[in-house]
Amino acid sequence: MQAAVATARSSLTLHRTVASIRSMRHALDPAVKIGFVPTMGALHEGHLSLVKEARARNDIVVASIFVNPTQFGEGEDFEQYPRQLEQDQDLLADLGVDHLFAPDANSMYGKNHDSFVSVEGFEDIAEGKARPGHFRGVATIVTKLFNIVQPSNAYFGQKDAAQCCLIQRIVDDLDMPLHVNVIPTVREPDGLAMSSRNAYLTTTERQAAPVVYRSLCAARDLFLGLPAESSIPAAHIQQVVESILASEPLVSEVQYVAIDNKANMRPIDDDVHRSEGAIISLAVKVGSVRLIDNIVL
Ligand SMILES: Nc1ncnc2c1ncn2[C@@H]1O[C@H](COP(=O)(O)OP(=O)(O)OP(=O)(O)O)[C@@H](O)[C@H]1O
Ligand SMILES: CC(C)(CO)[C@@H](O)C(=O)[O-]
Ligand code: BAL
Repeated sequence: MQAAVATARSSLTLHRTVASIRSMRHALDPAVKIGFVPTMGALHEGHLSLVKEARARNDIVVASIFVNPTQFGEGEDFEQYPRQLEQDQDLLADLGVDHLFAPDANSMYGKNHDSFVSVEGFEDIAEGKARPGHFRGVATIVTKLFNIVQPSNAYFGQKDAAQCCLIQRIVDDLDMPLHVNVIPTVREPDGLAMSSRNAYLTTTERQAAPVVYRSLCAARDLFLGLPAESSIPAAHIQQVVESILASEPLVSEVQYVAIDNKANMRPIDDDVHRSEGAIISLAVKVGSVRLIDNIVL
């Protein structure tokens, strides 16, 4: 058992510095297709579904693990965020990942780091307002990672819907030569979206947490039951979600329930047309744990 783990891990090369991953990258033939999966580690089946997709469609797979300080706000969980590099390395090696880039904060943000990437409008959408500065941090680190790894394909989870939209904008606006692939959200059997932060939930909070997805499914079912040419006020959809969340006493805060345009995550203020659809996204606290999720209508 031990030997098998060691053998599997030995096929994965760990890079701790930008120089190291760069020299690997530069030694490759330009025709080699590189699939890249950026993460913050504490890997679960959600992350692994991105890795499997990357493995199936590319010659070389690179994953990164970096808990990026610039995307965490004051009072958020940067210090607490789970870190388990050895265990993550084994999981990635078992799936045939070739290279893991796991730099420390110093390698990514030296003393004189003054350049940041900011995408207009993203501070005004629901997740941007709830986490001021978050998308600037994500845009900056993802741009840096793309510049370092220079992938052909990058893989992100639909669970972070606004993040996917942000990254597609950067790639389009800044003419980056890569394809962004969005992979469906992987859920626990009771519907809870997998997240590294689920580990913070107590047993009773974990039992209550599926209410998040249940509330989204109820709104989706209502929407799908409408006649084909009809529409429904966005506020009505919002109320359905909020009333189900309110029925669970362990939901301590609803930060937002947003009904947005699927293509650009801008709010739909009036009616949602059955033929056009929308995306419902939310952020709630179950106890003190912040969870996000979304569903596409
Ligand atoms: N349940 C999931 N299904 C599919 N992809 C996921 C899932 N959870 C996370 N991802 C994707 O994995 C990548 C890395 O995410 P990240 O490391 O932030 O994990 P996480 O579990 O979402 O953590 P957290 O929600 O606590 O920030 C992102 O592209 C994210 O969208
Ligand atoms: C894309 C990402 C790895 C950037 O730090 C992070 O936001 C995440 O894990 O979703
Ligand atoms: N998956 C988004 C990373 C974060 O919560 O900061």
